[in-house]
Amino acid sequence: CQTGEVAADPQLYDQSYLSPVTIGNSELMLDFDTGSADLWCFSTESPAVQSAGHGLYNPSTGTELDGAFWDITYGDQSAASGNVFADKVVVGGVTATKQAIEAATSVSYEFTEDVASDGLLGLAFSSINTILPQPQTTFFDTVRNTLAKAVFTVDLKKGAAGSYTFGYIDSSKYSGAITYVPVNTANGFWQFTADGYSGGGNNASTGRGGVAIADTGTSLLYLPASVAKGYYSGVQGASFDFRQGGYTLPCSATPPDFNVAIGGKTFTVPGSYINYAPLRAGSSTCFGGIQADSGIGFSIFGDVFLKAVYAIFDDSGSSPKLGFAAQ
Ligand SMILES: O=C(NNC1=NCCC1)c1ccc(Br)cc1
Repeated sequence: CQTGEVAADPQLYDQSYLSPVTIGNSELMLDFDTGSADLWCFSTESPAVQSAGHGLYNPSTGTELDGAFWDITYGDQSAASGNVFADKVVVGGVTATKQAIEAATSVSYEFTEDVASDGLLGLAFSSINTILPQPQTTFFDTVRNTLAKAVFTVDLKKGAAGSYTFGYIDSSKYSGAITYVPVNTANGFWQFTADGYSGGGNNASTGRGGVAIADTGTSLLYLPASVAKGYYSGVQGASFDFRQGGYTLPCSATPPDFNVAIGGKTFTVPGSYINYAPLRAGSSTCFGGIQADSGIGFSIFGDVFLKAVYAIFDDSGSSPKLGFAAQ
């Protein structure tokens, strides 16, 4: 029965978190993403102009999955594509002897520019894996029957290293009880329903919750437009800046805490997490950590929320469930 733990190292402004993964005989830094289901990495097959500065997977240690290819586009419109190999993957001591490795032969500029990241490790449901003609399993699905318990946990932190665990829940990582809610897997995401929100200008709690996904691959917290608008109405100097594509606020502001009710329990995102980052280095205007989820279809509980809680992604029962506890 395998269990393991791996660090989640924050990148600048906690834009993403990277974890070491051994693939074949190279160690790469991957962005663990509960919002997608492909494990891909830069490889010796990637064009040098795209892979410069990145760690590379050398498929010579693997077995090519003949005729298989993949092509993914993320919510932020970043994209990657390539071909497929089977190889050994080790994450925090948990070993998948034959994991589908998606070697990139083309990536969009967002990935080329992010030289700290060598690829992504998807932790959504394998139903949305993009490999054709036959989708393959995520790392978690590949190893889940060998885990002590079919769960993984997410403990992200603001500006500090957090961790992912596989196969067990670490009681030292949270306080109080874990609140579990059911997951709807129809869209392939860890999708749940939030009961309601309060804090900021909408302290008169907007009782209406809504459908949301838990997504470690998204940096911010995307909420119904009315909730985001209400929150910032209580923040001096905050406004919706259509040129920046979202709410901005003075970097000198300490916004109010924001509360989310899930499963009848309230979880608080400290206001400081919502003064996210300067628009550009040295700017005194910052981008808000809460933004409107307009046009997406549901809310996205990205890193701004996840770094305020301990999250349990549990597929050990008859149907998947999400657990949240105070950190
Ligand atoms: O792509 C998504 N999450 N992961 C990543 N984003 C950027 C790189 C990785 C994503 C998933 C579902 C929804 Br709804 C919106 C966004």
